[in-house]
Amino acid sequence: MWQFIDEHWKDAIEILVLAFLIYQLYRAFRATRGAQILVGLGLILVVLALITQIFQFEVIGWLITRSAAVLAFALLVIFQPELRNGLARLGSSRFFSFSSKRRLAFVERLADAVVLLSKKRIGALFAIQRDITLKEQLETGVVLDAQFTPELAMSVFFPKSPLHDGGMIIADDRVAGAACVFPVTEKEMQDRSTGLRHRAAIGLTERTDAIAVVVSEETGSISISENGSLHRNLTEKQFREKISEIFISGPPSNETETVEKLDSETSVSSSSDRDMVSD
Ligand SMILES: Nc1ncnc2c1ncn2[C@@H]1O[C@H](COP(=O)(O)OP(=O)(O)OP(=O)(O)O)[C@@H](O)[C@H]1O
Repeated sequence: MWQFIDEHWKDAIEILVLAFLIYQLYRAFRATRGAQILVGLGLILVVLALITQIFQFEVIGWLITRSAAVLAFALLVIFQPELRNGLARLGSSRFFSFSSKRRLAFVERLADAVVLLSKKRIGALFAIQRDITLKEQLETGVVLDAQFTPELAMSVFFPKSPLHDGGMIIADDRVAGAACVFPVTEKEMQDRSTGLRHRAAIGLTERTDAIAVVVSEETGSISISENGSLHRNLTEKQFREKISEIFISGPPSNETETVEKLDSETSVSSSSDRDMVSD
């Protein structure tokens, strides 16, 4: 017994390390299209390896060993979007780099725009760029490079406007473009009634670190998508708290304090901040 433990304790640690790595890999990719492919490939390999061991198939065994390099290359190609996003997240450090005063003003204007759109039941989709560039999505729409104001948002999303279809991209608190097409999530949605606008918001935040905000045309409801999950049907207060949390404070110790601070500071400084944005 002790001899067995003495001989195999290293194997046990190796198995634990491998299991941990495989589980982390699965967790990282489980929500993606690639996960199904990975599980499929893994299953085929395990079954083939077992059969080869049992029946001592030399050719299949040889093929499995030789195809390892090809398989590794294939995995790189299959997971290229996920790897690219992962590396971009690792490599970037800039997060909403402008001053907190300017951020505060932007958040206030965004909240005003979204609440106004919601009250008027005008459907809208915003993507707020963070570290990962949304250049690719911007190329599908119309470049604007304008100061973000509630009035501009209303004009763009007004149903008869030429730019109302698609999403607005906001980068560095300015409107980079509108009528942009975002990738739609491939996740099976529990709620089958989730339409394309909401799916596009989820799809974009699955692939990038952007924040997406959706106003439903049907119900006027406000939702925020972050990291591929959707916080639906937020009240005005919840929405203001959530975006303040994301762009200003991080998870606040006292949420109401943050929102009150946002309200008072912005009302005092809004005109000067708006000038700063157009600098
Ligand atoms: N891939 C996409 N990228 C950006 N915008 C999109 C995309 N697909 C659809 N949209 C926008 O969503 C609108 C259609 O929304 P749809 O009714 O399917 O979604 P919804 O989530 O049910 O929203 P709503 O509650 O507003 O109806 C389109 O007119 C278009 O403006």
